[in-house]
Amino acid sequence: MNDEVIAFIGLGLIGGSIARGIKREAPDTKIMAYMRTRSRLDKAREDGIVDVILNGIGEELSECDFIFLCTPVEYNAEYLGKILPFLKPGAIVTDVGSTKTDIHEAVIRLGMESWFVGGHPMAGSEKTGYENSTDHLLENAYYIITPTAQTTKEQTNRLVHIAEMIGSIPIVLDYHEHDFVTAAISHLPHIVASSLVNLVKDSDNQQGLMKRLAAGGFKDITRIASSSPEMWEQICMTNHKNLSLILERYIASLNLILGELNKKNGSYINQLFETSRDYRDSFSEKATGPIAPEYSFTVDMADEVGAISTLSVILAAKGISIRNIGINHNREHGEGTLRIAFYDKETMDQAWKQLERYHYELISN
Ligand SMILES: NC(=O)c1ccc[n+]([C@@H]2O[C@H](COP(=O)([O-])OP(=O)(O)OC[C@H]3O[C@@H](n4cnc5c(N)ncnc54)[C@H](O)[C@@H]3O)[C@@H](O)[C@H]2O)c1
Ligand SMILES: O=C(O)C(=O)C[C@]1(C(=O)O)C=C[C@@H](O)C=C1
Repeated sequence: MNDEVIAFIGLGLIGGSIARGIKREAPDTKIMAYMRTRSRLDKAREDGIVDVILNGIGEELSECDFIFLCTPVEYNAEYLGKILPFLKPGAIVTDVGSTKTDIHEAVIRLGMESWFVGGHPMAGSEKTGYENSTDHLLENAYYIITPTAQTTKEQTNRLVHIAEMIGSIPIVLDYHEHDFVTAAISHLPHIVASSLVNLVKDSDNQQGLMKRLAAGGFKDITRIASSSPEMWEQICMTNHKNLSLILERYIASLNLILGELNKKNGSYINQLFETSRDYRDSFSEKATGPIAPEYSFTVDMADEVGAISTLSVILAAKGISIRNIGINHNREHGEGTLRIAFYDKETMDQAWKQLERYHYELISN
């Protein structure tokens, strides 16, 4: 891996995080990158993540063993034809796009099935850009791999290897199935979050009372409404059939709830919450990123300046090293939560005892 050459077309949140993960594990990998914003590429080179800045699509790509397309999904599909003339024999073209059928169809149209292995890491954030990328964003998250009809086992394994190297959990899926599943668990939730935020915007009074009083419940369910409009327009447009189907089902379920609410059917509403609670509680938190949970716990703490550094100092004073620390955006347990991971159980137990002494509220994962 160390002597491989990898190019990134788009080096934002996801491309940047993959590049960082690769550099951490295989520092001698030569990384080339191209994207719209040149200043961020300069920063990535300063950080030692990018070795070669590309000014466009050209000859330099013929050195590459892997090309990662990491721009919004429609642009990724457009880049296929542009990079094709420069591919060296044996090179693999992959992408990280949130929809897969559209790019797979472009791959088929261009006769690129023997070059392409689709990819989609199931982690991310509402934040965009290289400046928000980290080497652990995709750790412990599923990395969906969608081979073409001509992808060889060896090609799939090469992408599996990279996914594992950056700490993700690879899973191979058919690309049609991928798009149906993600319509329900990712694309519809983004529509719901944004439409809910807009509903509040349009229903609020002149003083913005709703905006002012919105608390954990509203903020938890709408964090993703702050995501990139450009990216999400392209995701919705390239998965519109699945999304439309699942949105219709969702509207029907809302209409059913509305009907039962108007009938004052309390037991129906009770059942609604009971069913959802039981199902939601059964979800595994084991593969949600951003940090490995095996030896980790969550700390419920006030969202105050310096809170993380105080906690780090308390642990450092006992010689406890932290493997990883990440803000938990779900905020299910209060104002702000932190997930802290350790290298082994013993260190985790020590940290738990130490933080208990300082009266932190701790939640096991
Ligand atoms: N954000 C997430 O949560 C998430 C998670 C998994 C996969 N994805 C997928 O990853 C891809 C990138 O998303 P991101 O979150 O990293 O977005 P981002 O905005 O952080 O990064 C996009 C990058 O592409 C570059 N770019 C955009 N248009 C370009 C163009 N026409 N030519 C060259 N460069 C261009 C931007 O400069 C930036 O570097 C998308 O396809 C998205 O569907 C996103
Ligand atoms: O955590 C978030 O902000 C995300 O939206 C990440 C998320 C999702 O879970 O829907 C978004 C798009 C991706 O394709 C994969 C993951």
